[in-house]
Parts: sequence; structure tokens; C-alpha cells
Amino acid sequence: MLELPVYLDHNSTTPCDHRVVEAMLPFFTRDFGNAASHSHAFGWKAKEAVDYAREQVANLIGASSGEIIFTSGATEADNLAIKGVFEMYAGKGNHIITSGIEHKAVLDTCRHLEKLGAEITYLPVSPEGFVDLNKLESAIKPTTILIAIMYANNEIGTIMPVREIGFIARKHGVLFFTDATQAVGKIPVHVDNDNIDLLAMTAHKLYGPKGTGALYVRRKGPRVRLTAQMDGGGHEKGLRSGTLNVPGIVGLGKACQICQLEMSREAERLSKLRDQLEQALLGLGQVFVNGSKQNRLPQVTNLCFKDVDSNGLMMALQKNIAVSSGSACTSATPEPSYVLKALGLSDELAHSSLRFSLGRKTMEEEIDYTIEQVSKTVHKLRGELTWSIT
Ligand SMILES: Cc1ncc(COP(=O)(O)O)c(C=O)c1O
Ligand code: FES
Repeated sequence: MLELPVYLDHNSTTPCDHRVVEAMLPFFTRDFGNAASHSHAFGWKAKEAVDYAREQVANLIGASSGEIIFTSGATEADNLAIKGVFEMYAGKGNHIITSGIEHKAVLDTCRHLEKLGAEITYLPVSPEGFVDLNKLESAIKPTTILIAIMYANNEIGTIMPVREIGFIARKHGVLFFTDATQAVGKIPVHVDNDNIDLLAMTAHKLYGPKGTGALYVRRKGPRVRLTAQMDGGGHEKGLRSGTLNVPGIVGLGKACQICQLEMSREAERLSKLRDQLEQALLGLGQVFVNGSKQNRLPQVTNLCFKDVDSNGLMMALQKNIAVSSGSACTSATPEPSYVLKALGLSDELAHSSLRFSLGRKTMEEEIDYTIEQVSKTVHKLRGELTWSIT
């Protein structure tokens, strides 16, 4: 049975998996201890749960548990990584390389650092959404301390050549940070194979709770050092003070464990459904996929409907289908998506684009319904006749 509204905005956030909620519940009530309380069993129990979650998170990305720092989400992890490196490595240089299609949490952090004397190179991307490795390598100079390039883009789902970027960074003795918020739990991510030194992630994009995330900080070859951005009780090896959000961390751990087990099957299922949706909508004519169709996350497609205002389309669908025209954080602004603009789209085409992102609960009937509703509405908005074949 089709239940409305249909949710196709999983890149903004995902529902908490019921198995995650179940794992979290005892830590709100019975096992409520402070993980930093060393003097009694309540604290020990909380610490044990946090340690276990740390293992689960580390396992999913090929790290060791000592390399995981819990944060309040990816925004905080992005801030800690970039500002932490900038401050710690000030003696080496002030130059950071990033891309024009990063999430605001990275771009605005870089803008902030510019005011403090950082030099930032914002690399352009190709119409497919990838950074050019030659341009990246030639942007490196003796003062470069960090390359900050996302693993997969939140709006178009394209996956950057992360392994090659990490290789170039290492060759030049520069640290490599990747915001892997959209990639972790969706596709295999491995910090060693991918030559990653720092990695940000968040629970709410992988069927965990909102308000919990993590930063991976490499310990060996090279050992990465950071300046803390939150001072206080010295939690998380002094890198992130503040009483640990034990239920959230337990939820993040459980969510990672589930993804590890189910990710490959789920990716196959979702990419089939996504392709079905995409093919049908491309069939409407004057519809294009934004960004590469290769090297893309399995659950997302960003489509440009020529001569259709995506806001009008979204409003017409709003009651029954939840989609978005870009990222949640910028959905309140009338400006066209800077990600789509960076691909070379005009303002008009950027304003004609919609992102559909599928998830764990997405069913075939929902995709069929979406195809039907979007097709009908696009025809209507274009002033075309609709034909129904029965
Ligand atoms: C690529 C990327 N980075 C960072 C974030 C921010 O994550 P959080 O909501 O955990 O702060 C998001 C969320 O939309 C994202 O997609
Ligand atoms: S929640 Fe995704 S852009 Fe902010």
C-alpha cells in the first residue's frame, strides 16, 4: 500500500532505523551514566558503550577506534578538521586547497579562515562535477597545509577521485581531509586505501540520530595533529571537550554496523530504482541529468527540467512528494544552487533542477507514483497536452 507523502529527500536527512532507536533507548534511562565518570559502574557502562560504538564506526571506514573523535555532526567535524589544521600547522604554511562545490560547512569555514590570514584556492569542477587532478597538483605550493575535498557531493551525488587526490596530497606532504558525510554508509569508504588523513561524517545521513557525528584523525603515517576548537574537560583526547552524547554515539555506532552489513545489497536495490525513475523522467524530453552519471552515489539523481521552474514543480508536488532543489541548508535562499552553477548551468537551468534522493524504505510503488506525478506536473507546467494511455 502506498503511503503518502513519499519521502525522496534522503540526502537531507534519513529516518532513524528502528534497530538504531532500540540500541539507543537504554542509554537515556537505565544506563544514563556519564562516560567520563571513572568512579562508578554507571560511568563504566556508558564508557563501554561508547568504546563499542567507536569500534563500529572505525570498522565501517577501515580505521582503528583510537582515530575516531565524536562530534555533534559533520559541520562540527568539518570545522574541527580545517580550523584545527590551520592553527596547528601555522608554522608550515597558510594555504588550503578546496573545491567550489563543497558543503557550506567547509566553504564558510574557509571563508572565515581567510579573514584570519589563510590563503584559500577554490578549485573549479568539470561539467560532470569532478576536480581536475592536474589543476589540483599544480595548485600545491610550499605553504600548502591541507587539501579539503568532499568524498561525494550532496546535491548531485558525484564521487570525487578521492584515492588519487589522497595520493597527490601524500606525495607532496600535504594533509588530505574529506567531508564524507554523503558517502559513508552508502558506498565503501576506506581511509587507508583512499589515502585519507581526516574524514568527517554524520549519523543522520545513515539512518542514525541527528546531532551526532565523528571526525577520523589519522594516527600513523602521517600522525595528524589538530588544535582543539572546543576547550573544557579534555574529552576525546582533548580534541572535543564536552560530556559525550552517549545515546547518540551508540546510535551512530549501530547505524554504521547496519550499513556495513547491508550497504552493498541496498546500493544495488536503490540504484535500480533510481535508474528507473531517471529513465522515465528523461523520457519526458528536455530533461537532463546534472553531473556525471558514472561515479555517482547509488540513491540520488539531480535532474534539470528545461522550461520548468523547479520551485513551481516542487510546490505542486509538495503535499505528496518530498524532494528538494538542492541542499537543505540553502533551501530557504532564492539564489540558484552554487553547486549547479559551478557545473556551468545558467541561473535559469539551475532554477529548473530537482534532486531526488532515495533511501532504505523507498519502494517501487513510490517510484511509480513519483514518475506519474512528476510527469503530469511537468507537462502541465510546460503547457503541454497530457496523453494517458489506458
Ligand atoms: C556534504 C555534507 N557535509 C556536511 C553536512 C552537515 O552535516 P550535519 O548536519 O551533521 O552538521 C551535510 C549535511 O547536509 C552534508 O551533506
Ligand atoms: S542538511 Fe544538507 S545541506 Fe544542510
